[in-house]
Amino acid sequence: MLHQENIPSTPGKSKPEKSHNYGFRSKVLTFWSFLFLLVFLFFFLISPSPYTPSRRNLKTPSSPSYGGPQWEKQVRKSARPHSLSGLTVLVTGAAGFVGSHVSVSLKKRGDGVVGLDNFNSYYETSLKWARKGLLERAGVYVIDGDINDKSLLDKIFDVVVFTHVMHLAAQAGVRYAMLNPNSYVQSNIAGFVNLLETCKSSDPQPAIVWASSSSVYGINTKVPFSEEDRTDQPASLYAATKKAGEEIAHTYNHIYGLSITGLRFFTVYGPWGRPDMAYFFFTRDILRGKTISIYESPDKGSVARDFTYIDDIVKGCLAALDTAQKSTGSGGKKRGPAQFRIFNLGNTSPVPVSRLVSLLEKILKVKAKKKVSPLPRNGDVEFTHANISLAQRELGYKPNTDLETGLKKFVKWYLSYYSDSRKNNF
Ligand SMILES: O=C(O)[C@H]1O[C@H](OP(=O)(O)OP(=O)(O)OC[C@H]2O[C@@H](n3ccc(=O)[nH]c3=O)[C@H](O)[C@@H]2O)[C@H](O)[C@@H](O)[C@@H]1O
Repeated sequence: MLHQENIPSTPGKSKPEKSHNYGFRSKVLTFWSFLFLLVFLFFFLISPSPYTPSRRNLKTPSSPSYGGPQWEKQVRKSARPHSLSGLTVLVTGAAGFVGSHVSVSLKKRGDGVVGLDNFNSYYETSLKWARKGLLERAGVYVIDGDINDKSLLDKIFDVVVFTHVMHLAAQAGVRYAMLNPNSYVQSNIAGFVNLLETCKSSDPQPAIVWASSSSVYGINTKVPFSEEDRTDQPASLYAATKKAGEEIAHTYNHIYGLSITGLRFFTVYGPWGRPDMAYFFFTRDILRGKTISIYESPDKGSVARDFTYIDDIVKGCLAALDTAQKSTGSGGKKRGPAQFRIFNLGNTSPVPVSRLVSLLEKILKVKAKKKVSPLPRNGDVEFTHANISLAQRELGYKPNTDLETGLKKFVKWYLSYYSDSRKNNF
């Protein structure tokens, strides 16, 4: 029946009805298309441009957010040292914890500094942008870009002749490696190789100082850890990528004559620190009345770290830059053997995590809600302890901040930063 009703009995009869239906339908269609277009235009107009902060993390390494005479002028100005003997340093990871401190210290003593950072969202990006603000006030321009972006690196090296590269950009954190293993490979291996490729091809080649990690000692039990100890038993993918970085660095030193110094940092802490680290989120959780987990080793012993204060680390980084010899190659060719060094930068006095917590309770004047839990199998090692005699001898490195003094400075910064952040709506 239905079928029959839809078939016109005679062409003449059905024609006007059909044309009426089509006319009505096409009006409806035009109306909805117009409405759709309006809605589309509205969202297009109100959506932020690719370079506004809310889209920062969607940026791909190839986004051309750099270049142009104004950009080059800013980069050159930032790179200019204030004395004849001043260094010209590219600091990667400049908006990071160690990177921001090192950049400001270099600039303060008259070196030229250009920062590079991809502002990724591994932890709160507002903290990275706040550090960038700090750097800008100190006269350091930070380029928003990725070490995996080869054309960006080439461009930066075209604009500035760097005497040194302080490579601190990395995917940090031991435990996160189980959640996002690829980010470690991407930053700590692929990104590092990309940077070394640019450095080796440049003429003159810069000397490179970069951040390795105490985690390369892995499940080593011989204490204190010294640079000659074995580092072939990493306990986490993070450690494995840092160890790979050390081997890769050796290759570039060997083949291309790049002067390379690796620094094994031991649990660096302090103001402007990283919110993913235990001392930082313990402080936050204690203040919020949240329970914190204190890990213990399988034999019920306390897990311990050779916590090292940021100012001591910065002195070690600057000393490494100052004592770095020139690379011997140029334009991708080795002209002679070049310096290759690895140093521990620790504090030489391991502190159990339980002691870290009691110090925080004392400084914050708040009792922590705590539970003791077994060290999870997530890459954490039971303890770290640096032998720093090599760094002492070669770099004049001498840490002089004990954990209590350093934590007081951290807590002072933390309270002021987060009360200001709330005011400024961070
Ligand atoms: O020294 C290093 O090379 C490394 O130092 C830190 O790694 P880690 O020493 O594990 O620092 P935290 O994550 O802050 O942990 C400190 C201690 O607190 C313990 N912890 C952590 C988290 C937690 O909930 N409870 C707890 O007891 C850990 O097992 C560890 O013993 C950094 O996160 C790494 O990026 C760096 O390379």
